Amino acid sequence: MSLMIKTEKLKFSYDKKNILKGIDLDFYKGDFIGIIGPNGSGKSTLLKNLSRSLKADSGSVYLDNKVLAEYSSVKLAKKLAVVPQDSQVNFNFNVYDIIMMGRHPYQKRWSRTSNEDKEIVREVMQVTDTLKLKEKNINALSGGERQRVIIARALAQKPEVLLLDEPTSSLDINYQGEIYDLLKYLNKNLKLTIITVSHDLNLTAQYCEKLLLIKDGIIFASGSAEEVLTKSNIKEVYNTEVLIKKNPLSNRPFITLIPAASLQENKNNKDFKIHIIAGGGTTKNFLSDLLSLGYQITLGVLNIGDADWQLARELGLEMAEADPFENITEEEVRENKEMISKADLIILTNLPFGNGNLANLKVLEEFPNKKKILFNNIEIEKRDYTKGKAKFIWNKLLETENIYLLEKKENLFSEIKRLEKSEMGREL
Ligand SMILES: Nc1ncnc2c1ncn2[C@@H]1O[C@H](COP(=O)(O)OP(=O)(O)OP(=O)(O)O)[C@@H](O)[C@H]1O
Repeated sequence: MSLMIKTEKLKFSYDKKNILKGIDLDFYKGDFIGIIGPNGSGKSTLLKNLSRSLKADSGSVYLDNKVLAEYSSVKLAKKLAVVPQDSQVNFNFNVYDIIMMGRHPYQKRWSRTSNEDKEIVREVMQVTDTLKLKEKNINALSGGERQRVIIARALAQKPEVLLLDEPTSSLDINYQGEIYDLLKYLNKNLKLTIITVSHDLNLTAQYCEKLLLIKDGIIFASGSAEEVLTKSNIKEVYNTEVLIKKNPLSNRPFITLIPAASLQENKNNKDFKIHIIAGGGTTKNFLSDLLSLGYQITLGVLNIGDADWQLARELGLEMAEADPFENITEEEVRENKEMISKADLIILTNLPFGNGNLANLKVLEEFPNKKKILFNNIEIEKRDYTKGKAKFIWNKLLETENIYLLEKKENLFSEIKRLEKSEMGREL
């Protein structure tokens, strides 16, 4: 692959404030790059240095192996087009005229538009699905339509590189996907090199082939979405905790913000401790919400690698662990009991029981005085793989005190709140 844009020790400052502090990057022909980073980290400034709308203090920028400064304006416009952040058009032009402006670098002064210009404008209107808007006034378009027109104008320059600064920032989710689908099409089919600045980590992860994470004017990380969007990179650059899962459609990382209230260090806002006995992903619908409500949560015994174990680990929760696919050992049961003894409430999800994890059910018999919520929306018979042993223990448990059967998962939070109130009331 050959280089399209290269920078060496690129530095830039506004007045005396250093913004870009020595950027070395290589973008190759056909790349689809997403530049990400927090507010003020220097993304737009970098993009403007790459498009020559700002001039670096020191260092170099090369475009297709030639120093950027050596391009004439016309040659540069034929090579590289920009979709700026604020694509407002102040005049009352119609869509066709706006897109035709992209042909300026190819037109001699005072010359009429050529047939080639018209043909190219028609082509780019087709690709960007703006033909039907041809006669419309640019200011009468929706945000998504206007953005397609601005992209069409950039494409009419017949560039090899397209630079876009937050192309979807003011668009709703439907238009966001539409614009990125268009960029993907242009990248794959027209072999356009695309460099886009975005705040949307998930959109960028899903569409861009490479990411560049900027922090304080330096490249903090670069590479594939998996390489760049790690929990620790995000923690360090954005100072925030996230959950990272795989997007099942794209197989790329998908990031969910963990609300500050749910972070381990903020969790002491409630004194109420809950111990959860789970497995097989039975906590996925409620665990992070419960955490964000401020409860102190422990779990056990979970097999390492189990879906609930993974989630609990990502959330930084304390838990009793067993080896993957192994039976729970006595030592692990003891650890589990220690946690339970500190808890104000036990939740038993609707996990299936086999001989390997039956100890997770049995342990409840030892805590008759603790309140227990038992998920009951899947009958015990349907998740008993112990030839009836689990059902036997379950039925015995139901005869004891302090059991609260949960028939509908939606009622979990109100049930917890109710029990919390009565428990706290008792302590007062
Ligand atoms: N014209 C300007 N004059 C002075 N300072 C500026 C100018 N433009 C940007 N800055 C400052 O330079 C820094 C980097 O800005 P830049 O717009 O490149 O960041 P960004 O990563 O694109 O931010 P955002 O995500 O908020 O758009 C910021 O501190 C900003 O305030």
